[in-house]
Amino acid sequence: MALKQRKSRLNHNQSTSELSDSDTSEKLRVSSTTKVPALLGFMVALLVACYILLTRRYEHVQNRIVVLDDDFEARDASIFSVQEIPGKGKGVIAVRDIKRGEVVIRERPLFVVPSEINTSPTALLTHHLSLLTPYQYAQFYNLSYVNFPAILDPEIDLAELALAIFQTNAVQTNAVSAGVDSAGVFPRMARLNHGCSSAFNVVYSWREKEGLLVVHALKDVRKGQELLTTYTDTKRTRDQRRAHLRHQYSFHCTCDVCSLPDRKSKESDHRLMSMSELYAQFATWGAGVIDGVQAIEVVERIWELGSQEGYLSERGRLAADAAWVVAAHSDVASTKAWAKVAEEWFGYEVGVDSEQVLEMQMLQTQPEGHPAWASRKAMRVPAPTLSITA
Ligand SMILES: C[S@@+](CC[C@H](N)C(=O)[O-])C[C@H]1O[C@@H](n2cnc3c(N)ncnc32)[C@H](O)[C@@H]1O
Repeated sequence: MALKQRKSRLNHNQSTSELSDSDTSEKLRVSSTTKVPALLGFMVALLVACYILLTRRYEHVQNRIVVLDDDFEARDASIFSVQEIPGKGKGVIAVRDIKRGEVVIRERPLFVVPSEINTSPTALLTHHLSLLTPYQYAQFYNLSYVNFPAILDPEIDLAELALAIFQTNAVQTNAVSAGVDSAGVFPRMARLNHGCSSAFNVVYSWREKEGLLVVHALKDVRKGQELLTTYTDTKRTRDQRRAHLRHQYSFHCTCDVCSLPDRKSKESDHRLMSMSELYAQFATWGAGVIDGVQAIEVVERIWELGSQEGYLSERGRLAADAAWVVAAHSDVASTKAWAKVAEEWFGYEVGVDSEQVLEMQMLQTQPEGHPAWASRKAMRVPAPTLSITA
């Protein structure tokens, strides 16, 4: 368990300033009576210091002792444990029930690199690894990897091994504002295995301002269930998903959705493909191919298919995009209503303390403040129906 630094409870200045200058005997008396609690306090502080010393992890880095920031890690144990999962290597199992929207992991990257580079990837990784503490270095090299060239030896070819580990475990850390693609390695979240469509129950988001990756539960999770995230857009057929996962991550997906009997699997494929096509259709509102009313009808259909499939991800973004459309058509009531839906679903997926939730709250207060406000012909556009708000 991690302890926060506590202030010493001994306050010598205070005890002496309370003494009267004129009465030496009183001074001595008070001074002798404060000795016992002072000594006791000192011993308590000493014990606390010893406890901190013994329970926190330390490392010698360039002759300095560094306390590792393990507060986040200490919290992990109350939520999940990393275990061997047959056929998957390690994985993450809930040790208690987890509620939808709960934070599961908060984690800083070992390092972040731009997705497009001019130098050799192995040289770049070697450089970043050289900046890590020995503990972080070991965390990195303990991660699993696939697609390591068979002719090489992982004990010797450490730079190639680093590349394989990076490609197996890195996640996107794109700074939306900077418009630069980047990826980082997060050794705790890297133990999350993959599930498709309705099978994944946690989602991660990168917070550029905080330099933090946050993983939220997208659904209620029961104690003993495996926490699964998604490595790719799974709104495609089982064959397409499996081919991609085999190529990129070297495994044959047998998640709950991929294991459906053929007829059910085809129905699921059909829903996922339809969702994907509808997303593409929704995007055509931008070019004026469909109008605002049609765009909102498309959103409603995506939502309905998501409910049938159990695919609940991306709903905050979808409702926020719907709010964009209705704001562009200057519909105050609809803008507020879609922003409210977006606030709720962003809250589950990226957190109630996220920028996205704050934006949606502001939009409900002042719809006219939306950047797209009145950029299209004014018209009444449908607010979300009961199937979305219920
Ligand atoms: C980011 S790691 C996940 C944690 C990894 N299982 C471990 O032991 O550290 C990605 C690798 O885990 C394995 N994996 C992830 N999801 C899986 C799944 N659904 N079924 C089988 N293997 C999976 C694959 O080997 C994949 O390349």
